[in-house]
Amino acid sequence: MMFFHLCVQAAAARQSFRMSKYKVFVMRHGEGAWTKENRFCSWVDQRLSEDGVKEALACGHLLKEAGYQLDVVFTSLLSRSIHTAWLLLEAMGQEWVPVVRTWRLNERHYGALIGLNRAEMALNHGEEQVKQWRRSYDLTPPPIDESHPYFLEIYNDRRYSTCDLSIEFLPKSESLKDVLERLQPYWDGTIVPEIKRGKLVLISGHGNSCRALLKHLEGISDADIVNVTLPTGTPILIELDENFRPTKPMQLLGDQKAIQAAIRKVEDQDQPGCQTPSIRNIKTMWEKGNIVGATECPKAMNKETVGVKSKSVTNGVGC
Ligand SMILES: O=C(O)[C@@H](CO)OP(=O)(O)O
Repeated sequence: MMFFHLCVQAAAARQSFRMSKYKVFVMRHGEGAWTKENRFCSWVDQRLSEDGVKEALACGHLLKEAGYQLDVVFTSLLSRSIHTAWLLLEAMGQEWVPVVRTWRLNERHYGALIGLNRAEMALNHGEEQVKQWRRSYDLTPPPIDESHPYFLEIYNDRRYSTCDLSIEFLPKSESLKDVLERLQPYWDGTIVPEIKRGKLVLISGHGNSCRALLKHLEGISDADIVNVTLPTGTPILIELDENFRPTKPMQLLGDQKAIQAAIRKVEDQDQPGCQTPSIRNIKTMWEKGNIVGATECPKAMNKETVGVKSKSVTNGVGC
Protein backbone atom coordinates (compact mmCIF):
# COMPACT_ATOMS: atom_id res chain seq x y z
CA MET A 1 0.00 0.00 0.00
CA MET A 2 1.20 3.45 -0.92
CA PHE A 3 0.87 4.90 2.58
CA PHE A 4 3.06 2.13 3.99
CA HIS A 5 5.87 3.13 1.63
CA LEU A 6 5.42 6.83 2.37
CA CYS A 7 5.71 6.10 6.12
CA VAL A 8 8.88 4.11 5.79
CA GLN A 9 10.42 6.45 3.24
CA ALA A 10 9.71 9.43 5.48
CA ALA A 11 11.32 7.59 8.40
CA ALA A 12 14.33 6.73 6.32
CA ALA A 13 14.62 10.22 4.82
CA ARG A 14 15.10 11.57 8.33
CA GLN A 15 18.02 9.17 8.67
CA SER A 16 19.62 9.55 5.23
CA PHE A 17 23.36 9.58 4.52
CA ARG A 18 24.19 7.22 7.35
CA MET A 19 26.34 4.21 6.71
CA SER A 20 24.69 0.82 7.08
CA LYS A 21 26.44 -1.25 9.69
CA TYR A 22 23.92 -3.98 10.42
CA LYS A 23 21.26 -5.92 8.53
CA VAL A 24 18.34 -7.75 10.07
CA PHE A 25 15.41 -9.62 8.52
CA VAL A 26 11.94 -9.34 10.01
CA MET A 27 9.15 -11.45 8.58
CA ARG A 28 5.61 -12.47 9.33
CA HIS A 29 5.17 -16.27 9.25
CA GLY A 30 3.59 -17.97 6.22
CA GLU A 31 -0.19 -18.02 6.01
CA GLY A 32 -1.79 -19.82 8.94
CA ALA A 33 -4.77 -22.18 8.74
CA TRP A 34 -7.12 -19.66 10.34
CA THR A 35 -6.19 -16.93 7.87
CA LYS A 36 -8.24 -18.88 5.36
CA GLU A 37 -11.16 -18.90 7.80
CA ASN A 38 -10.62 -15.21 8.55
CA ARG A 39 -10.62 -15.68 12.33
CA PHE A 40 -8.56 -13.80 14.90
CA CYS A 41 -5.89 -16.39 15.66
CA SER A 42 -3.54 -14.67 18.04
CA TRP A 43 -2.33 -17.10 20.77
CA VAL A 44 -4.26 -20.10 19.40
CA ASP A 45 -1.63 -22.46 18.02
CA GLN A 46 -2.75 -22.94 14.43
CA ARG A 47 -0.44 -24.58 11.91
CA LEU A 48 0.55 -23.21 8.51
CA SER A 49 -1.89 -23.64 5.64
CA GLU A 50 -0.68 -25.34 2.45
CA ASP A 51 -0.08 -21.89 0.97
CA GLY A 52 1.76 -20.90 4.15
CA VAL A 53 4.17 -23.81 3.72
CA LYS A 54 4.80 -22.75 0.12
CA GLU A 55 5.38 -19.15 1.20
CA ALA A 56 7.93 -20.15 3.84
CA LEU A 57 9.84 -22.33 1.37
CA ALA A 58 9.73 -19.56 -1.26
CA CYS A 59 11.24 -17.11 1.26
CA GLY A 60 14.06 -19.53 1.92
CA HIS A 61 14.75 -19.90 -1.82
CA LEU A 62 14.70 -16.12 -2.24
CA LEU A 63 17.23 -15.55 0.55
CA LYS A 64 19.40 -18.40 -0.67
CA GLU A 65 19.49 -17.03 -4.22
CA ALA A 66 20.48 -13.64 -2.81
CA GLY A 67 23.39 -15.38 -1.05
CA TYR A 68 22.41 -14.67 2.57
CA GLN A 69 23.86 -16.80 5.34
CA LEU A 70 21.85 -16.65 8.52
CA ASP A 71 23.44 -17.05 11.95
CA VAL A 72 20.39 -17.21 14.23
CA VAL A 73 16.62 -17.16 13.82
CA PHE A 74 14.25 -15.93 16.52
CA THR A 75 10.66 -17.15 16.63
CA SER A 76 7.67 -16.93 18.92
CA LEU A 77 6.40 -19.94 20.89
CA LEU A 78 3.68 -20.51 18.28
CA SER A 79 4.04 -23.34 15.77
CA ARG A 80 3.31 -21.26 12.67
CA SER A 81 6.28 -19.01 13.38
CA ILE A 82 8.57 -21.95 14.26
CA HIS A 83 7.57 -23.99 11.18
CA THR A 84 8.16 -20.97 8.99
CA ALA A 85 11.71 -20.75 10.38
CA TRP A 86 12.31 -24.49 9.86
CA LEU A 87 11.02 -24.47 6.27
CA LEU A 88 12.94 -21.34 5.41
CA LEU A 89 16.18 -22.77 6.80
CA GLU A 90 15.56 -26.06 5.00
CA ALA A 91 15.06 -24.26 1.69
CA MET A 92 18.28 -22.34 2.33
CA GLY A 93 20.17 -25.55 3.19
CA GLN A 94 20.99 -23.98 6.57
CA GLU A 95 19.04 -26.28 8.90
CA TRP A 96 21.86 -26.22 11.47
CA VAL A 97 21.31 -22.54 12.26
CA PRO A 98 20.04 -22.10 15.85
CA VAL A 99 16.35 -21.28 16.29
CA VAL A 100 15.59 -19.42 19.51
CA ARG A 101 11.99 -19.23 20.72
CA THR A 102 10.39 -16.65 22.98
CA TRP A 103 6.82 -15.79 23.99
CA ARG A 104 7.87 -12.15 23.63
CA LEU A 105 7.63 -12.54 19.83
CA ASN A 106 4.16 -14.09 20.06
CA GLU A 107 1.31 -12.55 18.10
CA ARG A 108 -0.55 -9.78 19.85
CA HIS A 109 -3.00 -11.24 22.35
CA TYR A 110 -6.45 -10.44 20.94
CA GLY A 111 -8.23 -11.21 24.22
CA ALA A 112 -11.92 -12.04 23.90
CA LEU A 113 -11.78 -11.53 20.11
CA ILE A 114 -9.74 -14.72 19.65
CA GLY A 115 -11.53 -17.17 17.36
CA LEU A 116 -14.02 -14.64 16.02
CA ASN A 117 -14.47 -14.00 12.32
CA ARG A 118 -13.29 -10.53 11.24
CA ALA A 119 -15.87 -10.05 8.49
CA GLU A 120 -18.61 -11.03 10.87
CA MET A 121 -17.33 -8.61 13.48
CA ALA A 122 -17.42 -5.88 10.79
CA LEU A 123 -21.08 -6.68 10.11
CA ASN A 124 -21.90 -6.31 13.78
CA HIS A 125 -19.58 -3.51 14.86
CA GLY A 126 -18.71 -1.72 11.62
CA GLU A 127 -15.56 -1.85 9.55
CA GLU A 128 -13.99 1.13 11.28
CA GLN A 129 -14.32 -0.45 14.72
CA VAL A 130 -12.74 -3.68 13.51
CA LYS A 131 -9.96 -1.72 11.80
CA GLN A 132 -9.30 0.07 15.10
CA TRP A 133 -9.16 -3.24 16.98
CA ARG A 134 -6.77 -4.65 14.41
CA ARG A 135 -4.49 -1.76 13.65
CA SER A 136 -4.67 1.06 16.22
CA TYR A 137 -1.70 1.55 18.51
CA ASP A 138 -3.19 1.75 21.96
CA LEU A 139 -6.63 0.16 21.83
CA THR A 140 -6.82 -3.00 23.94
CA PRO A 141 -9.60 -5.49 23.09
CA PRO A 142 -11.69 -6.86 25.99
CA PRO A 143 -9.66 -9.46 27.93
CA ILE A 144 -10.09 -13.19 27.57
CA ASP A 145 -11.55 -14.90 30.65
CA GLU A 146 -12.12 -18.44 31.79
CA SER A 147 -15.45 -18.73 30.00
CA HIS A 148 -13.74 -18.27 26.63
CA PRO A 149 -13.53 -21.55 24.63
CA TYR A 150 -9.79 -21.14 24.04
CA PHE A 151 -8.81 -19.98 27.55
CA LEU A 152 -7.68 -23.35 28.88
CA GLU A 153 -6.08 -24.39 25.63
CA ILE A 154 -3.84 -21.35 25.87
CA TYR A 155 -3.10 -21.08 29.60
CA ASN A 156 -2.81 -24.83 30.28
CA ASP A 157 -0.31 -25.19 27.49
CA ARG A 158 3.03 -26.39 28.86
CA ARG A 159 4.98 -24.02 26.60
CA TYR A 160 3.83 -21.07 28.71
CA SER A 161 5.35 -22.58 31.83
CA THR A 162 8.76 -21.97 30.22
CA CYS A 163 8.37 -18.19 30.04
CA ASP A 164 10.31 -15.56 31.95
CA LEU A 165 6.96 -14.53 33.52
CA SER A 166 4.73 -16.87 35.46
CA ILE A 167 1.51 -17.82 33.71
CA GLU A 168 -0.73 -15.55 35.80
CA PHE A 169 1.27 -12.53 34.62
CA LEU A 170 1.04 -13.37 30.91
CA PRO A 171 -1.29 -11.05 28.99
CA LYS A 172 -5.05 -11.59 28.74
CA SER A 173 -5.37 -9.00 25.96
CA GLU A 174 -2.95 -6.55 24.35
CA SER A 175 -2.80 -3.36 22.34
CA LEU A 176 0.07 -2.94 19.89
CA LYS A 177 1.64 -0.68 22.51
CA ASP A 178 1.56 -3.55 25.01
CA VAL A 179 3.20 -5.81 22.44
CA LEU A 180 6.02 -3.33 21.98
CA GLU A 181 6.44 -3.04 25.74
CA ARG A 182 6.88 -6.81 26.18
CA LEU A 183 8.98 -7.17 23.04
CA GLN A 184 11.42 -4.30 23.43
CA PRO A 185 13.35 -5.69 26.44
CA TYR A 186 13.96 -8.88 24.45
CA TRP A 187 15.02 -6.92 21.37
CA ASP A 188 17.41 -4.76 23.42
CA GLY A 189 18.70 -7.47 25.74
CA THR A 190 18.92 -10.54 23.50
CA ILE A 191 18.57 -9.76 19.80
CA VAL A 192 20.59 -6.53 19.58
CA PRO A 193 23.67 -8.08 21.26
CA GLU A 194 23.61 -10.89 18.66
CA ILE A 195 23.45 -8.38 15.82
CA LYS A 196 26.27 -6.36 17.40
CA ARG A 197 28.37 -9.53 17.48
CA GLY A 198 28.08 -9.52 13.69
CA LYS A 199 25.39 -12.22 13.45
CA LEU A 200 22.87 -12.11 10.62
CA VAL A 201 19.53 -12.43 12.41
CA LEU A 202 16.11 -13.29 11.00
CA ILE A 203 12.99 -12.82 13.12
CA SER A 204 10.11 -15.08 12.15
CA GLY A 205 7.30 -13.31 13.95
CA HIS A 206 3.66 -12.41 13.49
CA GLY A 207 1.74 -9.58 11.85
CA ASN A 208 1.59 -7.51 15.01
CA SER A 209 4.81 -8.47 16.76
CA CYS A 210 6.58 -7.47 13.52
CA ARG A 211 4.54 -4.24 13.27
CA ALA A 212 5.55 -3.36 16.83
CA LEU A 213 9.20 -3.96 16.05
CA LEU A 214 9.05 -2.00 12.79
CA LYS A 215 7.34 0.88 14.61
CA HIS A 216 10.24 0.95 17.05
CA LEU A 217 13.02 0.60 14.46
CA GLU A 218 11.56 2.89 11.82
CA GLY A 219 10.20 5.50 14.23
CA ILE A 220 6.68 5.18 12.77
CA SER A 221 4.23 7.42 14.65
CA ASP A 222 1.27 6.12 16.67
CA ALA A 223 -1.06 7.54 14.01
CA ASP A 224 0.80 6.17 11.00
CA ILE A 225 1.18 2.63 12.32
CA VAL A 226 -2.58 2.20 11.80
CA ASN A 227 -1.86 2.14 8.07
CA VAL A 228 0.89 -0.45 8.17
CA THR A 229 -0.20 -3.98 7.28
CA LEU A 230 2.25 -6.78 6.65
CA PRO A 231 1.79 -9.62 4.16
CA THR A 232 2.50 -13.19 5.23
CA GLY A 233 5.73 -14.90 4.20
CA THR A 234 7.63 -11.86 2.97
CA PRO A 235 11.09 -11.11 4.36
CA ILE A 236 11.68 -7.46 5.20
CA LEU A 237 15.28 -6.32 5.08
CA ILE A 238 16.21 -3.53 7.48
CA GLU A 239 19.56 -1.82 7.34
CA LEU A 240 20.73 -0.01 10.47
CA ASP A 241 23.57 2.27 11.41
CA GLU A 242 25.83 1.82 14.44
CA ASN A 243 23.13 3.35 16.66
CA PHE A 244 20.45 1.01 15.28
CA ARG A 245 18.73 3.71 13.27
CA PRO A 246 17.53 2.83 9.75
CA THR A 247 19.78 4.04 6.94
CA LYS A 248 17.32 3.47 4.10
CA PRO A 249 13.69 2.46 3.55
CA MET A 250 13.02 -1.07 4.67
CA GLN A 251 12.72 -3.46 1.75
CA LEU A 252 9.97 -6.04 1.34
CA LEU A 253 11.77 -8.67 -0.72
CA GLY A 254 10.10 -10.48 -3.58
CA ASP A 255 7.73 -9.71 -6.42
CA GLN A 256 6.41 -6.23 -5.61
CA LYS A 257 3.06 -6.71 -7.37
CA ALA A 258 2.43 -9.94 -5.47
CA ILE A 259 3.43 -8.24 -2.20
CA GLN A 260 0.95 -5.39 -2.75
CA ALA A 261 -1.78 -7.94 -3.55
CA ALA A 262 -0.92 -9.88 -0.37
CA ILE A 263 -1.13 -6.68 1.72
CA ARG A 264 -4.54 -5.87 0.21
CA LYS A 265 -5.73 -9.39 1.01
CA VAL A 266 -4.87 -8.94 4.69
CA GLU A 267 -6.47 -5.49 4.78
CA ASP A 268 -9.66 -6.75 3.16
CA GLN A 269 -10.20 -9.36 5.87
CA ASP A 270 -12.36 -6.92 7.81
CA GLN A 271 -14.64 -6.11 4.86
CA PRO A 272 -18.12 -7.44 5.60
CA GLY A 273 -18.11 -9.01 2.10
CA CYS A 274 -14.93 -10.99 2.83
CA GLN A 275 -16.56 -14.38 3.18
CA THR A 276 -14.61 -17.57 3.34
CA PRO A 277 -15.84 -20.99 2.22
CA SER A 278 -16.44 -21.92 5.84
CA ILE A 279 -18.62 -18.86 6.48
CA ARG A 280 -21.59 -19.33 4.20
CA ASN A 281 -23.85 -16.68 5.59
CA ILE A 282 -22.10 -14.87 8.35
CA LYS A 283 -24.96 -12.73 9.53
CA THR A 284 -27.37 -15.61 9.81
CA MET A 285 -24.81 -17.67 11.65
CA TRP A 286 -24.19 -14.83 14.11
CA GLU A 287 -27.90 -14.45 14.74
CA LYS A 288 -28.11 -18.17 15.41
CA GLY A 289 -25.17 -17.83 17.76
CA ASN A 290 -23.07 -20.00 15.48
CA ILE A 291 -20.11 -17.78 14.87
CA VAL A 292 -17.78 -20.05 12.96
CA GLY A 293 -18.07 -22.85 10.45
CA ALA A 294 -18.71 -26.02 12.45
CA THR A 295 -16.54 -28.32 10.35
CA GLU A 296 -13.34 -26.32 10.84
CA CYS A 297 -13.99 -25.28 14.44
CA PRO A 298 -12.25 -27.51 16.96
CA LYS A 299 -14.76 -26.54 19.65
CA ALA A 300 -18.38 -25.56 19.60
CA MET A 301 -18.22 -21.81 19.95
CA ASN A 302 -21.00 -19.30 19.97
CA LYS A 303 -21.48 -15.72 21.01
CA GLU A 304 -22.52 -16.72 24.51
CA THR A 305 -19.67 -19.12 25.22
CA VAL A 306 -17.08 -16.90 23.61
CA GLY A 307 -17.77 -14.31 26.26
CA VAL A 308 -18.12 -11.31 23.96
CA LYS A 309 -21.72 -10.52 23.26
CA SER A 310 -21.99 -7.57 20.89
CA LYS A 311 -22.61 -5.05 23.64
CA SER A 312 -19.86 -6.13 25.99
CA VAL A 313 -17.31 -5.87 23.18
CA THR A 314 -18.51 -2.38 22.39
CA ASN A 315 -18.42 -1.31 26.02
CA GLY A 316 -15.08 -2.95 26.57
CA VAL A 317 -13.33 -0.60 24.17
CA GLY A 318 -15.35 2.47 24.92
CA CYS A 319 -16.86 3.07 21.51
O1 LIG B 1 -5.27 -13.26 13.81
C1 LIG B 1 -4.33 -12.61 14.28
O2 LIG B 1 -3.84 -12.85 15.38
C2 LIG B 1 -3.73 -11.48 13.46
C3 LIG B 1 -2.83 -11.97 12.36
O3 LIG B 1 -1.85 -12.84 12.79
O4 LIG B 1 -4.81 -10.83 12.88
P1 LIG B 1 -4.85 -9.35 12.33
O5 LIG B 1 -4.25 -9.35 10.94
O6 LIG B 1 -6.31 -9.04 12.29
O7 LIG B 1 -4.10 -8.47 13.30
